[in-house]
Amino acid sequence: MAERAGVRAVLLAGGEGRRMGPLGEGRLKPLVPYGGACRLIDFSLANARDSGLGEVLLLSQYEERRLMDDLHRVWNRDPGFRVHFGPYDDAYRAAGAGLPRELPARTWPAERGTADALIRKAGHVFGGDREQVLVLHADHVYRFDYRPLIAEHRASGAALTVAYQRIERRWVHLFGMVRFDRAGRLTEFVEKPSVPTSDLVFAAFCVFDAAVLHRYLEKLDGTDWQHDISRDVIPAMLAGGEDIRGHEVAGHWEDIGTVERYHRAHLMLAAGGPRAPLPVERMPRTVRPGVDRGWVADSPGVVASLVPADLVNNGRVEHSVLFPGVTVGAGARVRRSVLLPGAAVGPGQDIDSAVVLENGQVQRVEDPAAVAEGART
Ligand SMILES: Nc1ncnc2c1ncn2[C@@H]1O[C@H](COP(=O)(O)OP(=O)(O)O[C@H]2O[C@H](CO)[C@@H](O)[C@H](O)[C@H]2O)[C@@H](O)[C@H]1O
Repeated sequence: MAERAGVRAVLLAGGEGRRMGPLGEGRLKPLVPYGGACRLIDFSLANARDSGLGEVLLLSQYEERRLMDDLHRVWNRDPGFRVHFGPYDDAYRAAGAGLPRELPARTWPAERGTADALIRKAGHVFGGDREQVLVLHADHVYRFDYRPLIAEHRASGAALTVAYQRIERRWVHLFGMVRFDRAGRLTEFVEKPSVPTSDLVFAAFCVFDAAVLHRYLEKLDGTDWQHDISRDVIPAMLAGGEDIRGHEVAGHWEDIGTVERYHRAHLMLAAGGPRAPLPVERMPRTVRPGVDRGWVADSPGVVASLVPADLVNNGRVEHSVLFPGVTVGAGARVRRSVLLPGAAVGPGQDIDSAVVLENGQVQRVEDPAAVAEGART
């Protein structure tokens, strides 16, 4: 543990979920329920906790109060791990197990991007003489032990080590594209390239040498910049000749940016087997804790689906993921769909390729690739 005392883990959780349609409306993207068990933000938090990092600094500029109250209730009970709320942390500490009645007034300008969030809260990010800053995101589904990444970063002496993944070339334009030379040094970084020339993308989590990051942020702050780690900080470091290395993410890693990707990830989860290496069963149950879940492959009325133990099923469920508290009415049929906590499907209703929200609203998902994959199982 002592050897990792110098790492400040920072979680960027400013998401509004605008690209998720009704699924994102009125809800914070980091709190979107996932896999019948947890919320999107819980993956990075569970990874940090399980990597022995005792604390994660939360950076958020959107409905912070709601997010912090929720995370405090769920995550700050564990004595070995806590989410630090930056300028609001004292208020939460003073409230103990409860929630603070009032929070201190905001005294800093609104942050405009990932890099801006780091510099506006520099006191919290760089205070305490941290050697490294580990940057994490709140909308990525993956299980990952950060310890080998941090150890590799330290051993190489690099200024920055970026996690990357190999994906199909046709999707690279949605990400930050990376290229390395034979010695493993980053040679090119292009955010959302129009014509990708590599299959490798930045998985958005990375570990910086704290002093180098601070220096570049101070240099960029006040210039005509886009306030972004990928668009400004990494290119500036590359141009400045810094040693930047990569660490390949071997297991499943997914950016849940749109409802189509959300739906698709759930169909893979329902399919099980090697195509669904998403270990949600080891995730904390932060959605309706206390309700048992279970994989049900084939049972009366359920085919190849992840369904909760409290499911009331009077119809048929196929290739779907259902959260706790779901009711499926008599003669109803649910196929290739995700049903959020408490969703009710009426008698005789036919749901196909959709996300059904808590209030029963059906959001159809037009993603032929996902439908085809779901059908193959
Ligand atoms: N001020 C702030 N405070 C707290 N949180 C904030 C914030 N500003 C932004 N964030 C959060 O940081 C994340 C960054 O999202 P962006 O939409 O800027 O990048 P995108 O996900 O497209 O690409 C990024 O992620 C993909 C991988 O998914 C990379 O390949 C790519 O290079 C990278 O830019 C979002 O979750 C957002 O909510």
